[in-house]
Formats: sequence, structure tokens, C-alpha cells
Amino acid sequence: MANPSLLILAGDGIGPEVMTEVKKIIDWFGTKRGIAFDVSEDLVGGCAYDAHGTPLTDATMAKALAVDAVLLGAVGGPKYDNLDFSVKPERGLLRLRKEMDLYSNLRPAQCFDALADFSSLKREIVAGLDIVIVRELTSGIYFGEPRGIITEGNERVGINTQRYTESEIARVARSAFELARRRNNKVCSMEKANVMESGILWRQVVQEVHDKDYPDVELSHMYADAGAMQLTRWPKQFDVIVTDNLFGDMLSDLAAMLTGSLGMLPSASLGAPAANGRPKALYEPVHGSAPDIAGQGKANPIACILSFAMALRYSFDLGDEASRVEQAVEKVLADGLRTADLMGPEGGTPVSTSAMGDAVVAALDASL
Ligand SMILES: NC(=O)c1ccc[n+]([C@@H]2O[C@H](COP(=O)([O-])OP(=O)(O)OC[C@H]3O[C@@H](n4cnc5c(N)ncnc54)[C@H](O)[C@@H]3O)[C@@H](O)[C@H]2O)c1
Ligand SMILES: CC(C)[C@H](C(=O)O)[C@@H](O)C(=O)O
Ligand SMILES: [Mg+2]
Repeated sequence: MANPSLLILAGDGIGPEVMTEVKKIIDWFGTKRGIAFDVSEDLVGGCAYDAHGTPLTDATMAKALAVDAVLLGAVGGPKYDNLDFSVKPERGLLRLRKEMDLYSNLRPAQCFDALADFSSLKREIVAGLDIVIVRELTSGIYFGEPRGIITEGNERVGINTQRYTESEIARVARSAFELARRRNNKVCSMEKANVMESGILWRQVVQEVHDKDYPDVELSHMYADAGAMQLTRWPKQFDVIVTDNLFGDMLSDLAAMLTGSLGMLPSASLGAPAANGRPKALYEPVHGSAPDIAGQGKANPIACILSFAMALRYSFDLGDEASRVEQAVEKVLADGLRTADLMGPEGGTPVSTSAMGDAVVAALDASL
């Protein structure tokens, strides 16, 4: 049988730096666990624009649709700030999400004990935190029409449209309820039903899906602004949060800081199961290309490494191996290794991106 296939799209800025560390782990699985992947690589984002004049070629899009899973680093950077909107690096990522129909974006925020003192919140607020934000990823204001910048009279008007169909809401709600059943059986749905019609529909449909098929799951609803407040007040009240594309984008960056650093947060973007039973899938860290530290060997590779662990779990049914990676990360942090983003005010000597990756590989060795 052919090996499972992975397409690596490392992208821009720190994307290739953190992906180099993931490749060490992929190699480790091949040599030490006999779990080999057929890995191909291609361009996305600004580097694809530099090479081809587009942030994602049709050929790369076709490859992404053909493989078992895509691993993405990050896209974007100041070099591309003045490009036409249609060819900005971020458009490449959004095209992947849309054409792969990756409607369910799982963004776990887990606070490793070794980092509990490092969060900007008090230890007792974050220690043991383990929540997942399920972000709708292929619709809402990111994709709604009409959109654009038009001229009305003598001034410019910027337009974006929040639009959700009930089937789009229902499918992401299902994915949140299914996930909750495998965790602590609680879902909190966040929208702005007090001011947005799309929020009213969101709340109704999530409730209907719940009442019909998931009455065993505890469901609550919260306005997204209050949700942001509750996430910083007492985040451990949550288990699974389901929310729309834009609120999910913002709330997941907020949740990142509960865990210590944006450099810690992985994500899985999943579509409907294909004929082989596996969902189309793309795995990427929540963080971006971090232009301020790119090229300096300072980036924390853990978010990208944990994204690969999510690939093991969700695309390849290798939950035990995913846990092995997560435990290796936990061990390295418990041993006191810190990249620069995890340095507290008391200081210390940070390790480089590659030293962190090597330490995770060594911890994997020790797990055998
Ligand atoms: N999925 C993606 O590819 C993605 C996600 C977010 C932002 N972006 C893009 O990245 C570019 C920069 O955006 P931004 O600055 O708002 O967000 P960012 O996530 O790139 O950086 C925000 C801050 O977090 C730090 N940071 C992020 N990841 C880190 C890591 N792994 N290790 C250590 N520190 C880390 C950065 O140094 C910076 O100070 C933009 O072009 C944006 O559109 C891409
Ligand atoms: C880069 C950008 C398109 C992206 C988003 O807004 O979805 C990013 O912020 C994210 O969180 O994945
Ligand atoms: Mg974001």
C-alpha cells in the first residue's frame, strides 16, 4: 500500500524555519517508528507570488486536493503589503481553505503546566486549561458578497458582507458537538445575535442541531464580546467553543495568550470526510509569518510541531503517536527549554528554533 501523502507548503517568514523542525519529526517517524510519509513540497503565499506572480498556482491547488494532508507554515509579510489585493499572500491560504472546503477549524488552546506562570494571566486562571475553539472557516464575512471598495459620491466605501446559510452553520455545529462528545461534552456557541441577523440564525441553527441530534451535549450561547471577556476572566469554564470565521480568528489569538505564546497554538482545518473516510485536511500553526523575528532563528516551532501531531490524530488515525509528540513537547518545556517568545521578565537564555526542534526529537527518542 502507498504511504500516506503530505504536501508541505512552508510559505513565508518564519514558515520555512518552523517547518524545518517539523520535517525532522516526520523523518523521525520514518526511521524510528516505520511510519513513512510521501512528502512533496511547493510554494504558497509571497514566495509563490515571487516565483509565479500568484500566491497559489492551479497546479499547487490540484496537489493540495490530491494529498492526504497539507502542512502549512505561514504566509505574508511587509514585502507584499502593497500588492494588489487579489494576489496578496493571504489570498493563497484563503483559496486553499475555500477550495478544499475546510469548514471546521479546530484551534486547541492548552496550557502546558511548565508555562502556567508565563501566561499574562495568573497561574490559577490558566493552569490545566484545555479548550478548543471550532472556527467556521469557509464562509462568513471573509467570503460574503458583495465586497470591495467602491466610490459613492465623492468618497470611497469599503464593503464586506457577513453571510451564513443554515447548512454552513449546521455542519460546523455538528463538528463541534462531535468533538465535545470525545471531550467534556460541553459546547458554547458565540455570535452577536443581539445585533446581527446572521447571529440570530447562527443561534437558532446551533440550537436546532443540538436538540435534534446532540441533546446529550451541554449547550450554551454567549455574545462573542462577552465571550472574549469570559475567556480572560475564567477560561476553564469552556470545553468547546463554536463560532464564526471572524470571531474565531480573533478569539483564537486571544486564547493563544492564555497558553503563553502565539508560538504554541496549532490548528487543524478539516472538511467533510472523503470517499476513504478521511476528511480533507490542512494543518497550520495559528501564528503568522512573524516578520519581526524572521530569519533570526528565534521562532518557536512548537505550534507547527503540534499541528503535525494533529495531522497524525485527525488524518492518519495515529492518536497514540500524536500523544507521543505532545508528550515530547511537554517534556522539553518541563526541562526548562524556552524559545525567546517564552522568556519571562526574569530573563534567561533562549534556545534557537533548531535547538528546540532537536530537543523534541531527542524527547521522542527517549519515549521509545
Ligand atoms: N496562517 C497564516 O499564514 C497567518 C496567520 C496570521 C498572520 N499571517 C500573516 O503574517 C504576517 C504577520 O502578521 P502578524 O504580525 O499580525 O502576526 P504574527 O502571528 O506573524 O506575529 C504576531 C507576534 O507574535 C510573534 N510570533 C508569532 N509566531 C511566533 C512564533 N512561532 N515564535 C515566536 N514568536 C512568534 C511575532 O514575532 C509577532 O511579534 C501578516 O502578513 C499576516 O497576514 C499569516
Ligand atoms: C492570514 C489570515 C488569512 C488568517 C485569517 O485571518 O484567517 C490568519 O489570521 C489566521 O488566523 O489563520
Ligand atoms: Mg488569525
